[in-house]
Amino acid sequence: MTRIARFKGENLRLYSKLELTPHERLNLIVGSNAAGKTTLLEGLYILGRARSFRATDLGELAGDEGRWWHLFAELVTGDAGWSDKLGAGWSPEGQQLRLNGQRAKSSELARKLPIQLIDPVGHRLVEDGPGYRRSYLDWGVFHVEHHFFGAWQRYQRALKQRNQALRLGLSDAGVSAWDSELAESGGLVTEARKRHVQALAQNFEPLVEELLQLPQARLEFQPGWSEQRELLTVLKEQLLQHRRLGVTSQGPQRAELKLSLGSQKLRGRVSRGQQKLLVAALVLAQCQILTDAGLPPPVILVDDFGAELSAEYQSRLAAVLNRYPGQLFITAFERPNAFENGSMSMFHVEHGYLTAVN
Ligand SMILES: Nc1ncnc2c1ncn2[C@@H]1O[C@H](COP(=O)(O)OP(=O)(O)OP(=O)(O)O)[C@@H](O)[C@H]1O
Repeated sequence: MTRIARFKGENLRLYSKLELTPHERLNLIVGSNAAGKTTLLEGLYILGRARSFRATDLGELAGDEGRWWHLFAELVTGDAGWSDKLGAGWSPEGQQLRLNGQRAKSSELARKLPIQLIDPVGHRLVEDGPGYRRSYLDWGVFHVEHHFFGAWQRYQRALKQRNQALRLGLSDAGVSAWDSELAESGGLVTEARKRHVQALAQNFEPLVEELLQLPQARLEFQPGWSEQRELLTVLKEQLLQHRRLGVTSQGPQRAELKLSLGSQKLRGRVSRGQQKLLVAALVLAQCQILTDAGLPPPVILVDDFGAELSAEYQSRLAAVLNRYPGQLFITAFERPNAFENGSMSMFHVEHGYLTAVN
């Protein structure tokens, strides 16, 4: 298990200082509106994802003390208690990430701290365009399939070059020079995604049955081009169309993960509360894949636990979270009844001040 043993933040939005020694399993963070609950989760998330789940500009997180902020976490992994120190900071010069005192890339921090979020705006995963579902999917593939990241980077580089060649109106040979690299790296990306969706679908269906009491939840993967054809052939055949559009319009960058119930699409047919539970099912199904692959269970953040959920839905979600083997950080206005039992730590936050509640 990987757990956050210590967490600190400085000048993070409304917190001038934030210090937390979390429980290894369940952490409840309670407080009223605008107290700073989501900000705490945001800080934890940034350490594992190198981005915020609500701000596109990381400078927005700087508090009243100046145009900077810092985050630090100590992670403990496994029974032997291997420890890693993760740092993230922002100033107008840019973002800096650190791992055990050295400058680090976002992918290095991501490997150390797999972290997932269930939040009230998570419904985008169900309702919005394919981009959200692709990045959800790729987060899991990144953690489980170790060659995926390299293949995805190769694909992105070749795609950028091919698109530039299209925009510049280069000759057919100049554009097609990138096709075999795209087909090869795109093939690796797609095979890894397919394996992941197969495992996801198996975990997702029983979770939807338990959380929503709806049978036959399905996940279907579409690779981003007609499945019956080789990507290399499609690129050659569609060259004229790509020239017209000025962009490569087929390939893994257009992949889609379709959610359905039996033969019916989910989109537009489920309530907000159901959407939230579907997001929880997607997140938990994916975390289970990492655990089944022998990786530590990801840290799960749940923002505004009770939002959109009736008492019945809350107790179903709590039952699933209570048996989750990893560390949880859950925010709520008040301690949810569904978490009455078991060992946990509770923290109260008020206007950027955090205190442990005994
Ligand atoms: N850069 C910043 N500097 C100072 N304060 C900020 C900054 N960004 C946001 N805040 C303040 O932080 C508060 C919001 O904090 P946060 O979203 O963490 O609250 P919350 O407890 O999750 O609230 P809610 O339950 O209403 O969602 C607001 O009062 C906002 O004005």
